[in-house]
Parts: sequence; C-alpha cells; structure tokens
Amino acid sequence: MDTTRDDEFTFSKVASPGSEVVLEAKELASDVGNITLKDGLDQQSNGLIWKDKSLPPKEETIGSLSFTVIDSSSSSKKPSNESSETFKTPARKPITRTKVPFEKGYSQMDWMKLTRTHPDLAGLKGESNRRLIPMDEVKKHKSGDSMWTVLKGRVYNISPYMNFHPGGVDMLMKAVGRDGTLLFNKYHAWVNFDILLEKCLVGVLDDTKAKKQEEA
Ligand code: HEM
Repeated sequence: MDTTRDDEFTFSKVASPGSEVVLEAKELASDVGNITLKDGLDQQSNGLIWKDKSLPPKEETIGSLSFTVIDSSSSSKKPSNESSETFKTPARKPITRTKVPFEKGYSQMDWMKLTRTHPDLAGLKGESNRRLIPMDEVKKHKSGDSMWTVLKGRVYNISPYMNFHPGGVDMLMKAVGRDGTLLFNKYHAWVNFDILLEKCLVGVLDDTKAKKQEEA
C-alpha cells in the first residue's frame, strides 16, 4: 500500500471494490447533504466519487464556497455576541451643552488680554492669594464684583469672567458661593480653569472645619 498519500489511504478504508462502492458512496453522500450522485464511478480516480466528471462543476464550486461561508460566519458571530455583552453600558442622560454666542469684546482672546492687563481681577486689594479661606466666607461672596466659587480646593472670584464664559452667565452663576467642582466637571472637565482663572485666584479653601465634621 502506498502510504505516502494520505487521501488515498483514507478512502481505501471506506470504499471496497465492486457495487458496494456505489452503495457506500451513496451513504456518504447522504451524510454530506443534497449532492446527487450519478450512477457509475469514475474508475480512473480510484473511486473518488467527488471528482466524478458527471457532476456539474458548478455544484463543486458551490460546495466549497458554502464551507467557507459557514466557517467565517460562525467564527465572526461569536465575538460580535461577546462584544455586545461585554460593552453594554447603561444609558446615560445626555448633558445639554449650549454655547452662548459671545458679545463683541467678550471672546476668549479678549479674556486672555484682560488677564494680562488688569491689575487686580481677583479683587485682592493687596492681600495674599495663598490665604486659607473657610467655606463660610465663600458663601458670603455672591454678588457684584465679588462672586466666589471653589474649584478643586482653590477659591476664585469669577465675577470678572461672567460675560466671557462660553456657556453663559446663567450657567456660571450656578457655581457662585459654593464648590463648583462637580458642576464644572460635569460640563467640561477638560477645560483648564487653572490657566483661565489664574488671575482670579483669591485663596485656598480651608477645609479643616469640614474634615472635623466628617470625623465627628
Ligand atoms: C467656574 C469656572 C468655569 C470656567 C473657567 C468655564 C470655562 C468654560 C469654557 C472655556 C468653555 C468653552 C469650552 C469649549 O469650547 O469646549 C465653557 C463652556 C461651557 N460651560 Fe463653563 N466654565 C466654568 C464653569 C461652568 C459651570 C459651573 C457650568 C455649569 C453649571 C458651565 C457650563 C458650561 C457650558 C454649558 C458650556 C458650553 C459648552 C459647549 O458646548 O462648548 N461652566 N466653559
């Protein structure tokens, strides 16, 4: 027996000479699917019925294609199912971010110019902007040219920035007299307030009272 060719070896185990070959071949065919067999074998191909010349070449082509399609669809289905399970995120309430058209003279460029030229935007009147400021004091500054807010532990006078805020005065007013960090982050955590409000710094929030209350 020629053992160098695997396909011939495999087939010889299934088929036997004579009319049994036809029967066995028919059984095999019914297992595979709807391929119809013609009577008679291609003796030249040593009983390899799938090479029977009487089968239209179209069927062979369709057969091989269908295997490819089944393979690719079954392997591509899995990851897509997995991904839909893995990346399902809870629906978040969308945030409405409306940019307010700025009035003449109140663009971001104008603001930057003002920060370079104004002598005392924070309204420090000579006081240090490293002073510790308790929250109670922040709450008192809610109007006129002294509207304070807290951003990440720093106290700012945002009064001069009001008309320059691209999100509008109403939105910015929500942060006045309180800690505006959460609101700020909700709308635009990426905005660099450190630089924008550098000249508006009034001091550093003294949170020792709040900490004591937490501990008690
Ligand atoms: C307190 C300091 C704040 C600063 C320095 C600041 C700064 C800015 C800047 C630079 C933009 C333009 C962002 C962009 O073009 O993408 C902006 C937009 C906006 N801000 Fe603020 N903001 C502050 C506070 C707030 C607060 C407290 C709110 C809400 C209560 C708010 C709401 C908005 C909204 C809705 C927009 C429009 C977003 C857009 O569509 O561009 N901001 N802000």
